[in-house]
Amino acid sequence: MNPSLILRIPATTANLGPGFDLFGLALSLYNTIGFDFDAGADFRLVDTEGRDLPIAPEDNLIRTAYEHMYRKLGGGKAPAWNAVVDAATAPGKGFGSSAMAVVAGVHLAWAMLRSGGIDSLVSSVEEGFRPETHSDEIAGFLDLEPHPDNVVPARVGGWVFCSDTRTVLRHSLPDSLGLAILIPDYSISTEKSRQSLPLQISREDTLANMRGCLLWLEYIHSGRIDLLEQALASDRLHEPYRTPSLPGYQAMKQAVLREGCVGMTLSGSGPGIIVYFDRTRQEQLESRLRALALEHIGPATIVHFCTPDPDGLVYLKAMPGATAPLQA
Ligand SMILES: Nc1ncnc2c1ncn2[C@@H]1O[C@H](COP(=O)(O)OP(=O)(O)OP(=O)(O)O)[C@@H](O)[C@H]1O
Ligand SMILES: N[C@@H](CCO)C(=O)O
Repeated sequence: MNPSLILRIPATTANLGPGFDLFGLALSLYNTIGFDFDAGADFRLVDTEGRDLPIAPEDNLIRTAYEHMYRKLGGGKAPAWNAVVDAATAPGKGFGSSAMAVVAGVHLAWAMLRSGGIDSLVSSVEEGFRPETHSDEIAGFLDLEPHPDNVVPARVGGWVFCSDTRTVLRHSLPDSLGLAILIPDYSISTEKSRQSLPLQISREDTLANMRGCLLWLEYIHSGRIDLLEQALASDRLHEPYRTPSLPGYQAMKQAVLREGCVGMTLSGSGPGIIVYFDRTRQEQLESRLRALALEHIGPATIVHFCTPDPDGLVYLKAMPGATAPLQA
């Protein structure tokens, strides 16, 4: 495959404790998607070795998002492509693989129609180009993934609270924050996981999450780590329902807190996990967190240290060297 248009989109972590369906963070862990519009293309998805991805054609969310946006913008029948995907993680791990697919498909359709076709789009973009985000793109994302906490950070980078298609609060996190992600060797479908959540919650639980959200924001502005610590421990909307069935989650959380980390949250709908700590301690924590993850979450768990991604969607001129997806 010889892709003419290449997008780099960060993996994301959503919820961040109390910000269920509201907050998300882009991570320095990247998906790269190269589109090839050659004659005969039929929306095939392959990895960097040319092997078909284990995604059924009806689950090809890049295509669904692309055709949806093309139609929505009045473009008629969308030209077919094949895509090579260098995925950050396997789907269903909680690091925004569906958001990546939605952002790639919606943005591609939007940008092609804005530019007057794929050829003019390709000739107009430079390596590293970061296109401005428009509210109609965000509306397109939300048509397919009704909560913005993965899709919007994947598109714009950074820590994001998207209130509606025109209101996106985007912040950088204090440099002192260290992050580690843990990827268990099994997957969870977000759709199924959401079915376990109650539709109504008490006033007490609502207040706990509201407090947590405000503490998160104040941490971002002040850098006070004690506020982040309280925020990360405050969720009552989703983690209490999702985590009891996850092997080793509670034991891992206790162990992480005993090591002096700031907190640990479920990443999106899981089973991925994110650990927050003081970055000056990273070297000291690396082997310890790996050992704890293997002991509590499972021997095949991947542990990856990362930072917030500040860029969101970026155009590349060549596929970077292939990297194996982080999957156990
Ligand atoms: N490379 C891809 N190409 C096309 N569709 C994809 C791709 N990766 C993921 N998807 C779609 O996303 C679905 C997985 O979405 P799901 O929300 O369950 O997992 P996730 O996005 O990894 O988790 P979370 O939303 O908690 O971060 C897949 O079933 C598939 O439909
Ligand atoms: N906020 C979403 C993120 C996963 O897409 C959830 O927790 O279900």
